[in-house]
Amino acid sequence: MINQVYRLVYPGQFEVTYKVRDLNSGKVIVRPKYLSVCNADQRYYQGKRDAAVLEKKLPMSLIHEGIGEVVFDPKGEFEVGQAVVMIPNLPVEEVEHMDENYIRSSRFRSSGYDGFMQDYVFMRHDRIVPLFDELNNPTASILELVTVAMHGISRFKLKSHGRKETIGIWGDGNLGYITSVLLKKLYPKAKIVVFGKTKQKIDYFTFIDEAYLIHNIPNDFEIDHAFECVGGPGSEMAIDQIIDHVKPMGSISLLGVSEDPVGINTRMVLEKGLTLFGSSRSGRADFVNTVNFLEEHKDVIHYLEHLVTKVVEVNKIEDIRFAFEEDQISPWGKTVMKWNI
Ligand SMILES: NC(=O)C1=CN([C@@H]2O[C@H](COP(=O)(O)OP(=O)(O)OC[C@H]3O[C@@H](n4cnc5c(N)ncnc54)[C@H](OP(=O)(O)O)[C@@H]3O)[C@@H](O)[C@H]2O)C=CC1
Ligand SMILES: O=C(CO)[C@H](O)[C@H](O)COP(=O)(O)O
Ligand SMILES: [Zn+2]
Repeated sequence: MINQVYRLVYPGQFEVTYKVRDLNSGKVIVRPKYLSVCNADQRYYQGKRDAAVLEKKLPMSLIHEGIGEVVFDPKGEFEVGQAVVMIPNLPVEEVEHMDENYIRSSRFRSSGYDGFMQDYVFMRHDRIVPLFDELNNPTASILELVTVAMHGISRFKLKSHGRKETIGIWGDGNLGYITSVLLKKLYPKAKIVVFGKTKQKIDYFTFIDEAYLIHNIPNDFEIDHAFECVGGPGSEMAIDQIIDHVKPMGSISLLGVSEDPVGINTRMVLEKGLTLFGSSRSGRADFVNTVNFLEEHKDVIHYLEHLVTKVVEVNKIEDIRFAFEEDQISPWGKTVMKWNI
């Protein structure tokens, strides 16, 4: 069959390309239904990556957050019409003591390997996870970002000490919101405190215990552990503040992506005996955990719904561009494409 793949050829410009695919490839064929725009996709679309990176990775189909419907499974493991979430990480080997998303040989869709903006996506059987009814909707398309937060929290469990009375989250955007929702549910006794730049954004965090604007944090305010969900140029200031406010022996979970190296006050990291660790992307185990977790805690889905602020119908290639532009001017939340093309 001929599959249409919608690729970013250079910043701001999408084009359709035609790829011959073998129906007998052994892969499950998934028709994308709802696709959500990530900051990483915006960095390619806006040309915010280094010229050398753009030259190496483009043309490439964007989007690594999405759900779809099974249209063909050569093994018959999935029913036709089954709603699934697609896993963008694609490991090609197993390495002891390494999660699949940290293996250097793993591929990642929409980062050097075609993403989900295609008529049909050919997926390995272990790269899709079935969804339950309540999750078969636009909100489900942001699941990948939820799995990133879940993955970060599972590493936090392993790397942080046992006193978890106060947990601080820096970043009043999507990832900060999701991380705070999950932490509140997983650590109901902990005080969840959000640190952000904009009061109107923090107001969406209705479930947290406390919040501060970053220019207004009391000097003596202390937290046991922190999550950095800022990224970009703001992450340096955020990490600096975290180091100031975290108690000795605390942990700092770094999740924000920055294009440029970030200066860190290592003297205070040493003096306080802090544990800094990074988390990136997620793997199959995180997707399975997250779907199970949401099935068990359906009220969390309701909080995630508040994050989907724009759903753009995509019927033609120009609509993709429209969705990316709309996403940029959106003051809050995620932009989802209803994939009709
Ligand atoms: N580790 C991983 O695998 C993943 C990482 N990410 C990365 O996480 C980061 C956040 O993503 P996302 O939440 O979608 O982005 P958002 O832009 O929605 O959120 C970032 C928020 O942080 C705010 N901010 C800026 N500076 C500070 C500061 N010093 N202290 C506190 N808050 C601050 C921003 O405000 P304002 O906009 O006003 O500047 C914004 O509201 C990005 O770098 C993204 O690429 C995303 C997905 C996966
Ligand atoms: O969004 C992400 C995962 O959900 C990561 O930020 C993304 O994988 C980083 O990729 P790139 O190196 O292409 O910016
Ligand atoms: Zn992403």
